[in-house]
Amino acid sequence: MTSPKIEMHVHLEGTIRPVTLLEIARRNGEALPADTVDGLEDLYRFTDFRHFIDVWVMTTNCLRTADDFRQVVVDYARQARDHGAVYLEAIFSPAERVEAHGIGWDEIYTGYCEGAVEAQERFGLTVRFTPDLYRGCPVELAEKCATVSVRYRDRGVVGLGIGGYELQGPLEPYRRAVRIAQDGGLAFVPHAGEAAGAESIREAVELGAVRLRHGIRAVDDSLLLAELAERGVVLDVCPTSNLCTGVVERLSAHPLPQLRDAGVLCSISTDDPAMFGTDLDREYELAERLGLPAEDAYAAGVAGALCEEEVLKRLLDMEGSGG
Ligand SMILES: O=c1[nH]cnc2c1ncn2[C@@H]1O[C@H](CO)[C@@H](O)[C@H]1O
Repeated sequence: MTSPKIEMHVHLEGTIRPVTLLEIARRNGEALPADTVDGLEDLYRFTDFRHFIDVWVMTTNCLRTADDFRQVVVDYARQARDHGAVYLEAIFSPAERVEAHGIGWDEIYTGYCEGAVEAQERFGLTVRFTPDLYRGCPVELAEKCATVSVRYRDRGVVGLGIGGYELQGPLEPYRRAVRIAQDGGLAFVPHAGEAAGAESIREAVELGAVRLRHGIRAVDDSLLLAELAERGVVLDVCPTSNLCTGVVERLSAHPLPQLRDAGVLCSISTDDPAMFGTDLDREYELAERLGLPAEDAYAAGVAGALCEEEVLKRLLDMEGSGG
């Protein structure tokens, strides 16, 4: 039995195994840059962060129907459950789908939300969502995305994030979108401090980020590090992802030990497990090697989770029983 785990940072589009992605692409008449499993796996050998984002957008554009989105949640929930997951806060990126293919917002949100209901019924795994905007996203599209996300609050959407190529530009243009989400009861959970440094993290915190996706570059600034620790801002750390996108050179250079020593709470996740060839057990294992025990990763998950009280209470009870 693997220990209970919480995963806070997983892009659902990045959980689709090559064989399933090919099947979905065929079903939807979409062309992929490779049409074999080996070909896709070659494509997943990323040269750097920019290359990773380009491939990510290209491949995930094959998703089209509510049933595709539902299937993606259910497939991953099954895998995550097998690795001990008891709670997932999953990311999906609706704006790219709407922009590239004119797919309806409700098609996307309904599909994902139905997947969460099915995951709960079939696997007893609770899934909540934090949709992502992307840096460079047209401002109006971002604001629309925030508005739709708020509408799905009672169906499992708990936050709004932003991802993409971090060096592309600041978060400032999205201030209003973030405000719409916050006013509607959603938390702001952006990517920051992954490919860019401490300034990017400061900007995110100033906009009200309650948790950070990655955030590892906080180690470059000791004042910021102390502030994150004091405010209890949880970082969702993904060791293999950082190596695959080249933002950390090798495991022994990973900043996790410094973050932990500074008292910053770190949860552990896979990010895009199919693209990075990893799973939740493996990430928890790497974290242990870097000096972060599974119990601490779980506790950081509980501290940062955005779900309702009732679910949180269940997660806390499991912590007491060895989580
Ligand atoms: O590790 C990651 N960092 C940043 N963005 C990511 C990552 N994984 C997936 N995305 C997704 O890539 C899209 C690019 O426009 C964004 O929607 C973001 O959510």
